[in-house]
Amino acid sequence: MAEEKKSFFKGLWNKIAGAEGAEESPIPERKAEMVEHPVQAEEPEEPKPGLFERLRQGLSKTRDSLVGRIDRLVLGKKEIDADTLEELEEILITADIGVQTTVELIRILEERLSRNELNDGAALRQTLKDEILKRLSREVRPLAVDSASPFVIMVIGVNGVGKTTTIGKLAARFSREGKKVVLAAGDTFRAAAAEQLEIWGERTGCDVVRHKEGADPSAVVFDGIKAAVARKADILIVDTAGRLHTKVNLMEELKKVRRIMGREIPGAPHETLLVLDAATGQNALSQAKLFKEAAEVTGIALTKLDGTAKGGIVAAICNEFRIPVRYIGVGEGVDDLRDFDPAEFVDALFQ
Ligand SMILES: Nc1nc2c(ncn2[C@@H]2O[C@H](COP(=O)(O)OP(=O)(O)OP(=O)(O)O)[C@@H](O)[C@H]2O)c(=O)[nH]1
Repeated sequence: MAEEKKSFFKGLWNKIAGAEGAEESPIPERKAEMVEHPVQAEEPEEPKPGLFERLRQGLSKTRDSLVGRIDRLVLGKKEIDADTLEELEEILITADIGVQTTVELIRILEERLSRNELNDGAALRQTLKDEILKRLSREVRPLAVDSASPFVIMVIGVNGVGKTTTIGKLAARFSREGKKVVLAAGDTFRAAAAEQLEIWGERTGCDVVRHKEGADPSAVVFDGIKAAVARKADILIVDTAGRLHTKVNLMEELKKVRRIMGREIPGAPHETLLVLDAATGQNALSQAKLFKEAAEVTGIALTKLDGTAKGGIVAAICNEFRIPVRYIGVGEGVDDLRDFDPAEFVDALFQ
C-alpha cells in the first residue's frame, strides 16, 4: 500500500515537474527589467448583477450536480431510510466532496437517523447543509496583508490552474484598495508567463519586475524584493513556475526562492498561496498534498469554480487539509476572485 502510494505520487510528480533527464540550462546573465505602469483611471462600470447572484450563477453547475440531485432524491420524502443514504453517498462522491468527507457526512446522517432525528427529506437537507458549512468553516482566515510591509505573497501551483490570472485579480483588488503593488515574474520557464503578467501590470497600474526567459527565478525574486522595498510597496506578489524542463526539482526551486525571500525580508514569504483548479476535481487534492509537503502552503486559491460540476472539492480541501481557502475564482473577470465566505458559499449552493 505504501509502495503503491509512493509510485502514485512519483507518477504525479513526474507529470507535474515535466520530463526528467533534460539538461539544466546555464543561468543566463542577470538582466533585470523594471516596467513601470502608471495607475489608470477606472472606466465607468456597467450595472452588474449583485455579488451574491454572480456567485450563484458561477456555481450553477455544482449546484445542479450536488444540491439539485440531493433535492430530487430527498425533497418530498416523508421518511428517510438506509437506501436513501446509500444513494446520497453516491451523489456526494460524484460531486467531488471526497471520500473522507463523504464518509464523515454519511456517518453523521446515519447516527441522526438511528436517533429518529431525520424525520423527512427537508430535515436531511438541512442537516447536510449545516454539516457541510461546519467543514468549510474549519480554517477561515482572510489574508492579513497589513501585517508586514512589503507583504510578500508567493504564488505556486502547476501550469494552467490560473496562477497568473489570480495574481492579476489580486493586484487589481489591492490596487483598488489603495495599496502599492509590485509583481515579480518568477516563472522564467514559460515564455508567455512574464508577458501575461506584464499585461496585468498595465491593466492594474502595478510595476512588474521581469528578466529574460530562462533566467534564474531567484534573481527575479531578489530584484523584485529590492524594487518593492525601494518603492515602499505594500505588497509584492511573486509568480513562480508550474513546470520545469531541467533536472532541478521544481520543489527544490520553490524552496530556493523561499530562502531568498526569507533572507532579504525576515518572515517572507508571508503567504504561500497555492492555486488549484476546481475543475480538476480529485487531482486538485493530489496537488494540494504534494505542494503542502514541499512548500509550506499557507493558503489556497481555488479557481474555475464556474463552469465545473466539481465544486464539491472545496469541502474536501477545507476538511482534509488544515489550510485556509482564501479565495475562490468564479469567472475570468477581474471581479471574479472572491474572498471565500463559507456561509455565503453554502447559501449560494443550497438556495
Ligand atoms: N472560468 C474561469 N477561468 C479562469 C479562472 N481563473 C483563471 N481562468 C482561466 O484559466 C486560464 C489559465 O489561466 P492562467 O492564469 O494563464 O494559468 P496559469 O496557472 O498562470 O498558467 P501558466 O501561466 O501556464 O502557468 C486562462 O484562460 C484564465 O482566464 C476562473 O476562476 N474561472
